[in-house]
Amino acid sequence: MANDLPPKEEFSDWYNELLFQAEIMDVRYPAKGVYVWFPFGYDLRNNVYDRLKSLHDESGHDEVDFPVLIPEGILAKEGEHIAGFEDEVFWVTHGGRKELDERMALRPTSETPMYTMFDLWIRSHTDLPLKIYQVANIWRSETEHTRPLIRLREITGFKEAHTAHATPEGAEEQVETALSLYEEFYDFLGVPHVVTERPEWDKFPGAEYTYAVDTLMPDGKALQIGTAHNLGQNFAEAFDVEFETQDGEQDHVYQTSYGVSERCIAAVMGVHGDDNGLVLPSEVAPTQVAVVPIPFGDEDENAEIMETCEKIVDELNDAGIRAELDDSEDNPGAKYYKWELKGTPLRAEVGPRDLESGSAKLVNRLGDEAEAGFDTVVKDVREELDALSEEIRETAADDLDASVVECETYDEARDVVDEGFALVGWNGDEDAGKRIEDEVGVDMLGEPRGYGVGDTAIETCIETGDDAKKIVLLANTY
Ligand SMILES: Nc1ncnc2c1ncn2[C@@H]1O[C@H](COS(=O)(=O)NC(=O)[C@@H](N)CS)[C@@H](O)[C@H]1O
Ligand SMILES: [Mg+2]
Repeated sequence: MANDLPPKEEFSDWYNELLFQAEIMDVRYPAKGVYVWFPFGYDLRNNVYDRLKSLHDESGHDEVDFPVLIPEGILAKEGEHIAGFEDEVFWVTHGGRKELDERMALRPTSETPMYTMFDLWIRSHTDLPLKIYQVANIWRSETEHTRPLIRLREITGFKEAHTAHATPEGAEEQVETALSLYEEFYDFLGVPHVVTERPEWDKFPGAEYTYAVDTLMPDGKALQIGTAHNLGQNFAEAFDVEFETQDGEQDHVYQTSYGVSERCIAAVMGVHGDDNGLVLPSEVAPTQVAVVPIPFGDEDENAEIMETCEKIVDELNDAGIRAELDDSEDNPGAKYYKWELKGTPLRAEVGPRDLESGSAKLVNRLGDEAEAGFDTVVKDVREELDALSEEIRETAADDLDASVVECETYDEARDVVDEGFALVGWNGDEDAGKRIEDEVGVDMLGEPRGYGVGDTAIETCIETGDDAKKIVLLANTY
């Protein structure tokens, strides 16, 4: 049964069709940029977010839940912040028929409600460092083209972490911790990524500096899948968040915030998916093993086949592996298509020949075959599940590495950014930087962490011909 998904290279159609056919999100909700999770999609989302949350729990963050409604006076307290969000905020103006005397924003992010309370919570250096996070809905009336999971007006899985420290070094270290946490999270998802320092003109409103995590989607566009901001004392001064230092002085706290949204799910879909549908890292697949009986024997054999399949499912589930018996009436081919569409990492088939050989045939989502002895099925299946995750992680990493190309001329850069990331020299001057973006018609992601001028053959600024002070990545972006 040929699947009726468009080929992946028609990425936009493939992505939209897959969201619906694999039952990830239902885009038929009658509001722009607001979508509904299907149960399967929500199961996948929860497996992914369980990991994101446990990484925060394991690194000393406390989980909280702050109010959605932000009185206008609170939202407007930090100048750059309100300037950056005033075009994006949804307002609540009435309670019933009665107009509110102060309108309230639906939170676009939670710096302002949180730091209102930090002022009451933090008195002394002994209250620091304070590290909290929440996974909540936020709202941004994005004017650009909305896309499910990618550019939403209601973001349903906004993981935002906020920290306060007694010293600037504390905040700097926390940004590094945030980036390591994102590194670990995206390695877990097998999603390769680059980390860059966003240029001055593209920082988070109110931040001293912003680091971003970007991955490359199959249409050659970069998707920003996480950000970490050093907020310095900007918000602490606006919200009067002071503390008594060890030597009895008063000082304002040094803060960070860092966020991930359900774009992480879009990244897993886009990076790993193929023409047959989702390809999921085993660790997050809602069903990890589909056990499929092949009843091509006689009455007794078929009964034994079904019994064997049920036993395998029970053993796998008892071992914590999410296995499902597919005893539907569909023919095997239709079953395979359905499980492939949903990215199920492994299929275990049991037919008459397998009864004789005492082992089930394993076929992973990429089509590679293996055997699982009936009495070693848990071990064999676990090995195959891990092998699949490793294989898709490596394939994706190789693809991303190959997509970063050093460019000396604008023409080269224009070609490269159709598929990937152009690396160019820049003299660090803001006007020249903006001309580079205009000349290539893309965004400057910023300086990649881990390598700079001297690590590449690039010596001059692509715009001015001066010596390059920085090398920066350029890309088309969502
Ligand atoms: N409209 C949107 N739809 C989906 N994801 C989004 C949207 N806007 C931002 N994001 C994601 O949310 C992440 C964090 O958003 S942010 O604006 O960069 N940073 C903050 O809001 C800070 N308060 C840190 S939580 C971004 O890196 C991006 O991956
Ligand atoms: Mg105070």
